[in-house]
Amino acid sequence: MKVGVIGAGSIGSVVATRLRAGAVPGVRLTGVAHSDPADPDGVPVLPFDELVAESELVVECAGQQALAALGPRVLDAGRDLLVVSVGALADQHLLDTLLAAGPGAVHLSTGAIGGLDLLAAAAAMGPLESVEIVTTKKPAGLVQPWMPEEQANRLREADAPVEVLRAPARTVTAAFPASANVAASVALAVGAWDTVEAAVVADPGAARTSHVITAEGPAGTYRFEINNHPSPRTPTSSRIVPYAVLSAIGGLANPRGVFR
Ligand SMILES: NC(=O)C1=CN([C@@H]2O[C@H](COP(=O)(O)OP(=O)(O)OC[C@H]3O[C@@H](n4cnc5c(N)ncnc54)[C@H](O)[C@@H]3O)[C@@H](O)[C@H]2O)C=CC1
Ligand SMILES: O=C([O-])CC(=O)C(=O)O
Repeated sequence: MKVGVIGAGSIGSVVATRLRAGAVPGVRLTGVAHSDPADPDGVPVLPFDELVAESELVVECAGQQALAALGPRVLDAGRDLLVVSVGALADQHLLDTLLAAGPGAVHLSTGAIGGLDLLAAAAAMGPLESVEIVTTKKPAGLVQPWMPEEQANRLREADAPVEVLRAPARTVTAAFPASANVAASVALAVGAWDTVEAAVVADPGAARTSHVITAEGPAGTYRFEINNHPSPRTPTSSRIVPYAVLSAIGGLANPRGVFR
């Protein structure tokens, strides 16, 4: 399978480098579409249209805005799309556009978290009564352009954990586009945006990024605690994310390879 990557930051550069090294059987890297002038670790750079033309699967690792701008074009060209910036799908208009686009198909990366399969199964049995995801990260990466200066400074100077926002998943993922895509992943897994409450906590002492997901419903009660090392390059992203992407690519390229 020929795979192209959009974005060569902390996630895309690892995905591209590993694919180029042959880490996923049956996959060949076509290149990366990259908006930075810097050389993305020596992987071949292609203009977006060429990347799409050369690839069977295009992997978005470039952020929510890039997904909104480029995702429909990938699908309309008949290429499949693997989405990392899942939070963009909180925008119902974009979700509808992607669903209507094609003939390419959309796949979602599990990104920084897990347990989504079990949550989806639990939701299928009957509506969940409550679902919560609490994300805790170092404060620096959580400062956002929409924050009043006073709030941004309070965050930068925090010497103890601060809950920055608690709201429905749709609101939180839009407010923290590089930090709370996971809230959207949970909402999409359980198929109920309004049931999922998300919180973002800034903790100056957080050596790892944590995501604690809890859910309750007719199937049972669930709690997943994830403590990820942050990426040294882009600390808002967990280091595991490119490997979740590679795992998803492996599954798509080798649908009969479940035992390997
Ligand atoms: N689903 C999940 O669990 C997670 C999702 N993410 C998403 O992944 C995105 C990327 O994360 P990182 O690689 O850590 O960010 P990063 O900032 O290190 O890299 C993003 C790269 O994309 C490039 N880019 C932006 N717009 C582009 C465009 N239109 N065309 C080509 N390249 C473009 C930028 O120049 C940059 O090099 C985040 O913004 C976030 O939305 C990140 C972490 C977890
Ligand atoms: O990488 C993480 O831990 C989560 C993240 O940035 C996101 O969901 O956008």
